[in-house]
Amino acid sequence: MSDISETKSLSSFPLSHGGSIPIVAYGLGTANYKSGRSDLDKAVIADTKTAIKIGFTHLDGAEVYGNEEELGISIRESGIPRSQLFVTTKVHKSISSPKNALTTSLEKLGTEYVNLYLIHAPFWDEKEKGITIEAAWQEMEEIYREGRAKAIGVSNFSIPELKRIADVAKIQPAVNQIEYHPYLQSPELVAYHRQHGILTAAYGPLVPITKGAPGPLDDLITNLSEKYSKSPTQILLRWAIDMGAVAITTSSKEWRMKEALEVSSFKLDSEDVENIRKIGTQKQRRVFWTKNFKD
Ligand SMILES: NC(=O)c1ccc[n+]([C@@H]2O[C@H](COP(=O)([O-])OP(=O)(O)OC[C@H]3O[C@@H](n4cnc5c(N)ncnc54)[C@H](O)[C@@H]3O)[C@@H](O)[C@H]2O)c1
Ligand SMILES: OCCc1c[nH]c2ccccc12
Repeated sequence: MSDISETKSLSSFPLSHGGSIPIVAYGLGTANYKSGRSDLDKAVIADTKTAIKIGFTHLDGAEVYGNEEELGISIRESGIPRSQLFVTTKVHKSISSPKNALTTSLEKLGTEYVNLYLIHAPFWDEKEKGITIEAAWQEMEEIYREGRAKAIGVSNFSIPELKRIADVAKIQPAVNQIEYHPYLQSPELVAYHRQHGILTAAYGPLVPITKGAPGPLDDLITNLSEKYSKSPTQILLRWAIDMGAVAITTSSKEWRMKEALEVSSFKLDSEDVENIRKIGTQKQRRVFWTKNFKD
């Protein structure tokens, strides 16, 4: 993770594969995903265009969210040059061939490259899909060499799975996107990231005030909200960033999108970051992929 003292007023973190990644992302995966429909989802396009219009430059998509076409349309109709946006997508269903999967994703997105391509999760049957984690990573490296992804990484990987990649990799993952918030701090995994130059990207950063509420942090978050004149949402997004992680959030409401973007303009004092960390350890809550993780 990046040095906590360096995050003040930074709007992006450096990536080990070059370039940088904006510290707040708009996600197309929880509120926005499209299931079993072939027509375009106009609401997703409208929301994503709003997100880009008000200032989100980092867009977090995935093959399985079913809305890469909508994301592509939103980008083109936003009028913001592609070069000013940071677009992520992920492979999961089509893990048998990440290279073919990316070809399809790029067609849907209507773009020649993604800024970040991720293996969405390590949870697949290697016999059934005909590919191991090691072989999938070697294809990801080819994608990086081709320039079709400016950076490559993983999501939902634990240390043993990261080690399987490290054992064969010529290019180490730039990012591991994980559920990360005060009630799921995974300290050993995050320390491994730091040691190996892997940036943590945090999804579910608001769990302590959404599915994880009520909890031991409730009073502290209220107090800090008063101290900084910032909303509980902003305190939690900023905590993830001040711990050195990219915060991935979402909403269809414009005022919530603005609230999220405003976190670039303040920073928590280090003792408040530490207090949230310490009190957060009193509760453990995983919201996503609960059937797959063994903990
Ligand atoms: N890689 C993965 O496996 C994976 C898994 C989950 C999510 N993601 C990505 O992360 C993105 C964001 O995920 P998330 O939905 O968990 O993010 P999040 O934790 O930021 O939660 C967002 C939700 O919280 C609501 N919210 C905001 N402030 C609130 C408040 N004060 N009280 C109550 N509700 C409030 C928002 O309206 C929105 O519905 C997804 O869209 C997706 O792109 C990735
Ligand atoms: O990445 C968010 C979690 C997730 C995994 N697979 C999905 C399919 C649709 C919507 C969300 C998800």
